[in-house]
Amino acid sequence: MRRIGILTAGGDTPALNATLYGAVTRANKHRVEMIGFIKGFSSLANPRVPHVHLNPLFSTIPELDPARGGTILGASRDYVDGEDTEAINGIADRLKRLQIDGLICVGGDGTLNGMQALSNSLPTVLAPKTIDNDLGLNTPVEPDEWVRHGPVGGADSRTVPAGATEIGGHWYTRSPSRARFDLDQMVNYVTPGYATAVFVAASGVQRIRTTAESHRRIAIVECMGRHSGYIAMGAMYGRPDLLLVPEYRLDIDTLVHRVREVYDLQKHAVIVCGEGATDEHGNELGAEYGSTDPAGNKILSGASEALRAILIQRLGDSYFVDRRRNESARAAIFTRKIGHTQRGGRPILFDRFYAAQLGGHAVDLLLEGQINAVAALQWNRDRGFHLGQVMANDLRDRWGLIHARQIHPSFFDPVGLRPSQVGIDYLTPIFTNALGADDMEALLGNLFDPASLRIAYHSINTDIHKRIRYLQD
Ligand SMILES: Nc1ncnc2c1ncn2[C@@H]1O[C@H](COP(=O)(O)OP(=O)(O)O)[C@@H](O)[C@H]1O
Ligand SMILES: O=P(O)(O)OC[C@H]1O[C@](O)(COP(=O)(O)O)[C@@H](O)[C@@H]1O
Repeated sequence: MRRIGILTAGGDTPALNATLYGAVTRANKHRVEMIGFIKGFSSLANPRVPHVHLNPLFSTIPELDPARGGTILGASRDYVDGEDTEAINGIADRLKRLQIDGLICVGGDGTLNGMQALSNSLPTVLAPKTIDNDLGLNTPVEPDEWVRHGPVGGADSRTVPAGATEIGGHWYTRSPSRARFDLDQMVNYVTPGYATAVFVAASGVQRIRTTAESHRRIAIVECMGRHSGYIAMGAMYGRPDLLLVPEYRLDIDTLVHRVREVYDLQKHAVIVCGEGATDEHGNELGAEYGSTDPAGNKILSGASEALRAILIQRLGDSYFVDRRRNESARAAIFTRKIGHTQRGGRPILFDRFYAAQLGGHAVDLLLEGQINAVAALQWNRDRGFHLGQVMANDLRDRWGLIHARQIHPSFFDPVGLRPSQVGIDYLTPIFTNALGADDMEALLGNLFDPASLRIAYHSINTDIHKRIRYLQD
């Protein structure tokens, strides 16, 4: 291979530039050209294919800094329909004219679905990214456990179990797993982007605690993650009192009971919830405001406001008045979303290091002749973290779909509303040395630099724009 293309798709994460950097560094070593496509799949769908040569003369362009958050290539959720043969043929033709011998897509489960359509036209490899940590498998046989019902609106719609996921016009549910769960067997143990998101979420929880504690309030802090509770679970490092994850339906009585216990003891409480948390029937608490994005992902309005309404109603003003709080339930219970700060800024050491490794590994897989593979970050008790690979098909169910990974049931204690010991065992290897001394030094050196007050922000987009080239007609 002499020329490889690379793109970043889906939501941005802090570790994307590190992945690009790892890929380009490895390509330099093998004297392979790297072409970066602008804004994910949208570049390929564009007849002019805006792109950037990332390693002229096999040296990495200086704009590509592995410690810079986001992606210098830009990202998007633009959809390329795999069933649209004309569109796919058009992309294949353009890639051929650009002499692209292989394509690396940096992305999550959606990107892998998008990549599938192109994998018949040229060799493709996915380098994983996502803050949600939902790309992977709890057990290697998990894809076989999916059951398809439907179609949506069809005759058997009424018998579809609550909590079923709708994808591409069908309902899907998972049958109870018969596989023995073992952390060593997880496929793609963790994905770059997750550790930094948890760092931000846990820090946010710590800071919100102060207000709840001082003002005797109940704080509900909402983390991203769609239908996966990984970020919320990681936010337990910020030591909230209670955790609600989308994987477990809300048991209102247990929640109210635990909130009362905590509040009565310490005069305040901090609850962390994943944005996709569900009610007792398995319906998303925030779903009534939901709509869809081009890839079919639900945009979740979030669970925290719904939880607040439930607690206001169940505790009532009298609960706070009786405890001489001088505040109504409405004033005493507040919500905060960690929001996009989870996705932004400088990646912490764990993400930088492994993102770069996975980017390099993706290049190696293409050069080895893999044609539809996923570079994976594996972990086991003997070796710790190490690089691996899976075939894209290993992640697909029998209908060809990739489903977002959710936290394994054994990770959560639904009575204590906190991670179980297995959940703690899962998190520990990721986070024990996840922060580097240089992360702290970067903060010390940069944040209060007086120059920041004098000099306007200079966007990397301005520099990259000067490097963008187009496919000539
Ligand atoms: N089934 C699909 N077919 C084709 N493209 C898809 C499909 N699902 C997602 N995509 C595309 O993949 C990209 C990334 O998907 P998205 O779900 O936004 O993020 P992620 O890869 O992080 O899950 C988007 O450009 C989206 O349009
Ligand atoms: O940035 P947007 O488009 O508002 O999307 C928000 C969603 O993107 C995420 O941050 C990341 O999702 P992806 O990994 O699928 O891109 C989710 O946690 C969140 O629900």
